[in-house]
Formats: sequence, C-alpha cells, structure tokens
Amino acid sequence: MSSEHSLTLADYGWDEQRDNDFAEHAAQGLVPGRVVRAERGQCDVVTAAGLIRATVPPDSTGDQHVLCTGDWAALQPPTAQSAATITAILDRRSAVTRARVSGTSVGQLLAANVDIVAIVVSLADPLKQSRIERLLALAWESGGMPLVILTKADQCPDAHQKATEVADIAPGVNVLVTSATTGEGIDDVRAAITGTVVLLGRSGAGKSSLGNCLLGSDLLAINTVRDTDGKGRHTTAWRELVPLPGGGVLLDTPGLRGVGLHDVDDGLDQTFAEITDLAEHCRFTDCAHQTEPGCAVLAAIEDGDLPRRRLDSYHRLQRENAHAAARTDARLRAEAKRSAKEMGRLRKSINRSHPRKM
Ligand SMILES: Nc1nc2c(ncn2[C@@H]2O[C@H](COP(=O)(O)OP(=O)(O)OP(=O)(O)O)[C@@H](O)[C@H]2O)c(=O)[nH]1
Ligand SMILES: [Zn+2]
Repeated sequence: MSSEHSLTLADYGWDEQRDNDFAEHAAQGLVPGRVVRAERGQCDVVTAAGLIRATVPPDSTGDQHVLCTGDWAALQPPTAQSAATITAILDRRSAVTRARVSGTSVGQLLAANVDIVAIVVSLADPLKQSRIERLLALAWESGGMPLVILTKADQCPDAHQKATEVADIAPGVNVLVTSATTGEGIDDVRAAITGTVVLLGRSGAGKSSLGNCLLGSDLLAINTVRDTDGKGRHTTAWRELVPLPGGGVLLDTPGLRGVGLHDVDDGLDQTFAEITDLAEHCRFTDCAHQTEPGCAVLAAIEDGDLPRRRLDSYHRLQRENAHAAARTDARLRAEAKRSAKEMGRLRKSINRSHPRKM
C-alpha cells in the first residue's frame, strides 16, 4: 500500500465549489480527476480511486482536447473492456500560457488551475530585471497570484538588497529570499503557498531543489505510483503534480528556455502597475508615452520618480505581445478559409468514431 492511496482528491485541490459544479457530470456516472501529466491523446489522472491512465478523444470539432497538467476533468471510469476516457475538461480557474517556441500563433498551456505562480530566480546569477518582468506578465495574465522566490541566498552576499531591487519591479508581489542549502526562507515559502503552486524559472534556477525542500521526505512518492486501472498492472509514472506534506499542491514544469509572451495585455498592465496608474493622468487617453505632450509617465521619468528602464521594458514587452497578436489574427483568417466541405467531412468521421456526445 503506497502513501498514494491515503490521499484524497481534496489533497489535490478538489473543493466544495468544484464538487457542486460537478453534480451534472456525476449524475451521468462520470467521476472527477486531476491531470498529473498530459500527452497527446492520453494522460495520467488522479481520481478518488487512485492514479489511472485515461484516453483523450478529439472534441466535437475534431480538434484534440488540449489538456494540461493541473486540469480537472470528467471521466468515464474504466471498464473490463475499455480504458477510462476523458469526456470534459472542467472550467479552468487559471491557466499559464506562453507563446510556442516555434513561433506559431497558438499559445502553449504550461499549467492549469494554479493559485500561485512562483517565479524562481537564482541569486547566484546577475539579476535580469526584464526577464523577471516578462515572467510576471505571464503570471498575472494566468489568473493566479504571482510570487517571486529568490534562490541560492547562500551564494549572494547582499541577498536582501537584491530582494528590494526585485520588489521595486514587482509591485503588489511578495518577494521571498531562500536557500535550499541552508533552509533559509523555506518556511516563508510554505506560509505563502495556498492551493496549487507552479514553479516557473529557467533551467538551473533551483526549482527542483526548492521543490525537494518543500516535499521533504515524501519526494520518493513522486516516481513510484501504482496504476489502478483495475487490470492489476503496476507502472512507474512521472508526475508533474504532487501534494505537499503541509497542504497545497506542487506543479512542476520542465525548465523553461524561452518564454514568449502570448496575449498578455492585462498581465503587462499589472506588471507595470505604477505606469498604468500614471497613465491615467496623461492628457490623451490613448497616450503611448512616447513623445506626447502632457504625458504623466514621461513627466515622472523627468522628475526621477520612474526609471527610464521600466518604461523601455514596458514598451518592449508590449511590442512583442502585439506581434504575437498579429500572428494569431493571421491564423484565424487562414482557418476561416478552410472549406465547409472539409469541415463537414471531418465531422462525419468523428461522429462515426465517437457516437457519444462530448
Ligand atoms: N548553493 C546553492 N546551490 C543551489 C541551491 N539550490 C539549488 N542549487 C544548485 O543549483 C543547481 C540547479 O538546481 P536545480 O534545483 O536542479 O535547478 P532547476 O531549476 O530545477 O533546473 P531544471 O531542472 O534544469 O529546470 C544544482 O546544482 C543545485 O545543487 C541553493 O539554495 N544554494
Ligand atoms: Zn503618457
């Protein structure tokens, strides 16, 4: 009996509101589960009966359901004849999305239903403010609450000075100083975590080390999990979603190389909240804070109240975001051209292979 079986769905973040919302699915004999790892067409899901593997059929338009770690789903439970099947994805309360590295117009979902988006930054490396701002925009946009966790404090003589610098570019965001080596700040992180937390940061930032600290001795439970699909098979599954001993759930993403922005207008406004506030006092409501007369943002720079770098960074990220939006528009136009005939053919073939309404 592994410790896996003493866990309940509540340990994975299931709550009363979800339970209420699920009533209509439950009436159809479906069960809830949370995706701990998603692949194309298949995923590992934690249900009240343990971890199972489920298939993910195409949705009613023929597109693959885009499932992601952290999603809650309604499942048709497995039978002697067939594997479990995902029939619906429950409404996401939040979603972390980035532009795809390939530069296509569709965003890539990194994590779903996260309450805290923790940006992990190593103090052993020089601070890259714009990188933090970029991740903050992504975090704000997700609908989760951003948090900055500075790691490797033991490698940095002026860790708290650095924390102040980071706090200056992260209005409204809690900034914590930690070390996985000395244990500094780990309790602060525990105290700051509610619900599901995702760690975002570049490779080597110290995410795994931090995760290990938070997990304590339960870490080994990550890799060995019993497959309970009723067929008695035992498999080893790599999971990206793990309950923390003191409460909360850790969502582990693979190290991020490039993080392109995708549709983050609001996220940028929250990241640069002091600029957004100043902008309300510009003479023109559509002021771009470039050369306009009566610009309150430029006046603040002039007065030394706002660093020039902050505005430059804001403009740069806005431009990048606008480019991503233009790509999306181009894709939507191209999709609209797809012939009705093609769509009809697609639908027929789906109805044949999946007679049940999704
Ligand atoms: N001195 C010191 N080193 C640390 C600390 N945390 C992590 N490291 C080291 O930094 C390196 C990278 O740490 P990881 O935890 O693997 O980083 P990561 O962000 O998970 O990296 P990816 O898995 O590649 O995304 C390892 O050599 C760790 O031992 C710390 O608090 N202090
Ligand atoms: Zn202005």
